[in-house]
Amino acid sequence: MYLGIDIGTQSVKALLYDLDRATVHATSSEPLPLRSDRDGTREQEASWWIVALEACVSRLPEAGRKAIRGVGVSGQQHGLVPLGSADQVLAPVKLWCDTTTEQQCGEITHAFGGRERCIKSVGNAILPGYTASKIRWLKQHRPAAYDALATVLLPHDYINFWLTGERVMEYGDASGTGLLDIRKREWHSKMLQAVDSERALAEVMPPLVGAESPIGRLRNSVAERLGLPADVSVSSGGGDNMMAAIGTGTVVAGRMTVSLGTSATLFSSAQQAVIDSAGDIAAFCSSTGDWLPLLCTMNCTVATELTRNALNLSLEEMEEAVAAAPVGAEGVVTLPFFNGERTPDLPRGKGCVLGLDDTNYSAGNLLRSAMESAVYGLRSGLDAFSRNHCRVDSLRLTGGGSISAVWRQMVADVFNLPVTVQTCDEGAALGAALQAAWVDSGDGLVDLLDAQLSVDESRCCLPSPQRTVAYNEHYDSYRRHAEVALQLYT
Ligand SMILES: Nc1ncnc2c1ncn2[C@@H]1O[C@H](COP(=O)(O)OP(=O)(O)O)[C@@H](O)[C@H]1O
Ligand SMILES: O=C(CO)[C@@H](O)[C@H](O)COP(=O)(O)O
Repeated sequence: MYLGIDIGTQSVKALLYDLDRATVHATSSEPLPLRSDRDGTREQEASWWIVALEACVSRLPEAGRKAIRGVGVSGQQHGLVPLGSADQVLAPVKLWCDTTTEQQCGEITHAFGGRERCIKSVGNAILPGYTASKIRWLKQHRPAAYDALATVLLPHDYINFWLTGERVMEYGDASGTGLLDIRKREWHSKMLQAVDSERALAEVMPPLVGAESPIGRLRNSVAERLGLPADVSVSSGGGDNMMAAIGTGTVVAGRMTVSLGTSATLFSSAQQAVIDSAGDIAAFCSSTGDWLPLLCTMNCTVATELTRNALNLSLEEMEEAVAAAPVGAEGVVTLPFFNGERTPDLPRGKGCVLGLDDTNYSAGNLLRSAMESAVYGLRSGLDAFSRNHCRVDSLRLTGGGSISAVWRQMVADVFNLPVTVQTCDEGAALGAALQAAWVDSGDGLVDLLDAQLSVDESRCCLPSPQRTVAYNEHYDSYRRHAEVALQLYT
């Protein structure tokens, strides 16, 4: 048995995986609160994750817990967990979806010599989502915490630290800091200097580790609290997208995954770094020794959930209403920039609903346009991937949104590609468990995943030629409407 833990944005999930039976033995989840402000603040307390994690694990069957041989941790990327020398978390965690650091991004980019230079040297532009600007923000806004800062950790690294006592960062998640030279897989000293020229930041960056070996073993006190055997090994884990790549089998070039979670992501596997000179695709490393070019939009289930909650509908009612509304939502267009946006780079963006008149103003169209907007937001990524020579002939779907049949078909139709869905929707938690199994077993990763992952044929979708033609038009219309938001919120 292997335990996968996923620290998502909206919830913590635990998944018990039975390797001998190639099946998920049990899952549990616990919702997480989010501290939001109109200025773009999006924060969580690291302690909330631990409370939720303990609640999740305690709900897994005891016999299964006792049989665990390894643990892997997945986590929302980029959040800054500032750790002090006495192991204390020094401040609330600014998350990947926090957009308050636009000014710091500008300052760092300027100090480094401009956006193009950042992309060329480090692989990525410095964007508010990434960790680099959050470190500079900490210095300017929470100076006492910054002075006491001993180690920079990311959300999943912090859980690894809590589990094992080890302060390390693995390459995949580290590449999302904006501070890693993603080709050489080492901290970029000039970028660290651009973040703070007055402090030797290399001293607070943890040692970097690869995914092939465990980072340590469970501390006895933690094993006892979680009801797990002593001496269980913990793999490096990784960012949730890196772990979802494992959980959906996107570990071989040519494969591509779409994740519909709080954010929407589109990512592929590559054997060399993919650096997009336009900066649309993030040049991340994978958590399996390769690279993981990725496009991320910040508002996926954010848009559907806000609309659904405003209309006071259940998930089932939303599904029915969207299925009943026509393709293109009768001209209603949602620009889903409710939390600001990364793609396009619009940190001060706001959500807009356009195209309404007295014939189309209905719950179904509002919900359908919110769902469509998440898919349109990723569609531009396909062009960016082909510009960067990443070919794709089908998509693997994961994340909470992939539970919706109408959303799955929409992805196939908008992308004009077949969509494959795994039996398990929790790609990130599953990937974390399978990474732990891979490290423990010593088997080849691709063979292990081929033997373990199973497709749910009943939920796979083929694109419909008629709908694809219709969506091409609606996608063009969406892009024209999005231009307006660029003018309004830049
Ligand atoms: N049947 C469904 N239809 C649409 N959205 C769904 C469905 N089931 C779950 N979701 C949405 O998926 C989201 C959670 O997705 P998840 O991938 O777990 O997010 P995260 O990892 O960012 O916390 C929730 O907002 C939830 O409403
Ligand atoms: O910032 C990114 C990727 O760069 C996000 O994908 C986060 O990693 C959050 O993921 P979810 O909570 O939406 O799964």
